[in-house]
Amino acid sequence: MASRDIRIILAGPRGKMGTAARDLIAHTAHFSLVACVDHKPQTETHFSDGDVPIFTDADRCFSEVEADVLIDLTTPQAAKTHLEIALDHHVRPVIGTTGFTDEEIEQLRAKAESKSLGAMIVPNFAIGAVLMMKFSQMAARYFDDVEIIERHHDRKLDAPSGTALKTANLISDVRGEKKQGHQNESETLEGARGGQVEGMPIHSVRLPGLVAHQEVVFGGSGQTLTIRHDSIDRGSFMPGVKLAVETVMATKTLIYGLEQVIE
Ligand SMILES: NC(=O)C1=CN([C@@H]2O[C@H](COP(=O)(O)OP(=O)(O)OC[C@H]3O[C@@H](n4cnc5c(N)ncnc54)[C@H](OP(=O)(O)O)[C@@H]3O)[C@@H](O)[C@H]2O)C=CC1
Ligand SMILES: O=C(O)C1=N[C@H](C(=O)O)C[C@H](O)C1
Repeated sequence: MASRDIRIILAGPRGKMGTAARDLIAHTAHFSLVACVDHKPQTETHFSDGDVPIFTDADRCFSEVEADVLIDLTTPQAAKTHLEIALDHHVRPVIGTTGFTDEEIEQLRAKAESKSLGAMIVPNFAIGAVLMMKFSQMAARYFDDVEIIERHHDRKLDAPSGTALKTANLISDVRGEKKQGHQNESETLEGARGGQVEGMPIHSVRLPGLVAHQEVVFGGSGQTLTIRHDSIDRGSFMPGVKLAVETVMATKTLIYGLEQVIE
């Protein structure tokens, strides 16, 4: 291994994103996969990526293997554990797994900063999705009324998506809280108006056939504006994973979202 290589531990290597990330690492000259964390022991012989140890015990993995970066693409619960263990072992986490609360992100920021370690939580690695979020924040300066409709495959565990929450978060930074719709509106069917972030409804659709899609719909007097992004293939996320790994090596704080990095 050349000394310039970034040594990576990958958690969730068998998953849809984990499979694409293994391919990315294998095809990136300065990345080296040094170990995987997978909670299912019977999978240990499944990979053909070379001589990479696969650990079911994350603690043991980080104790035994020298690494620079953790890429986590698992489940919300597993990712929270892996992130803590990585920071304890001075390994910089790049977390693509979604399902973190704002409070959890702030706790992790404090922990990363106390160790002067870079960390990234990236709700969406697709550059187009990052632009969709940035454009939405820009549009929110001119339109107060907005609803977010996110659509994903039906294997997704968390709702709403991390992208929808991050989008709402970016919009509320410029818009503040606002109750939308009729002041006397009521739901005759619970959930019909979606979940609310600062008065902004988020609607989650789950269907087979979908990958990852989002529309941010703004309404104003006599007009609407729709900003839409579609990931139709998980390859869309990989340039952002690469950028996040490179970025986390050069920072000493937690960065939440690739929009902080892309100008
Ligand atoms: N930031 C971004 O741009 C993107 C983020 N995501 C997020 O990434 C995460 C993974 O998505 P996706 O690949 O579609 O999901 P998958 O279900 O395809 O993959 C998750 C993998 O993690 C494994 N896993 C579960 N628990 C553990 C554990 N404790 N340790 C190690 N591995 C574990 C699962 O194994 P098993 O199935 O056997 O339980 C599975 O192989 C989700 O949170 C999703 O929202 C997805 C796409 C883009
Ligand atoms: O689970 C997924 O597939 C995706 N999850 C992320 C999210 O929750 O926003 C990113 C992307 O939308 C795909």
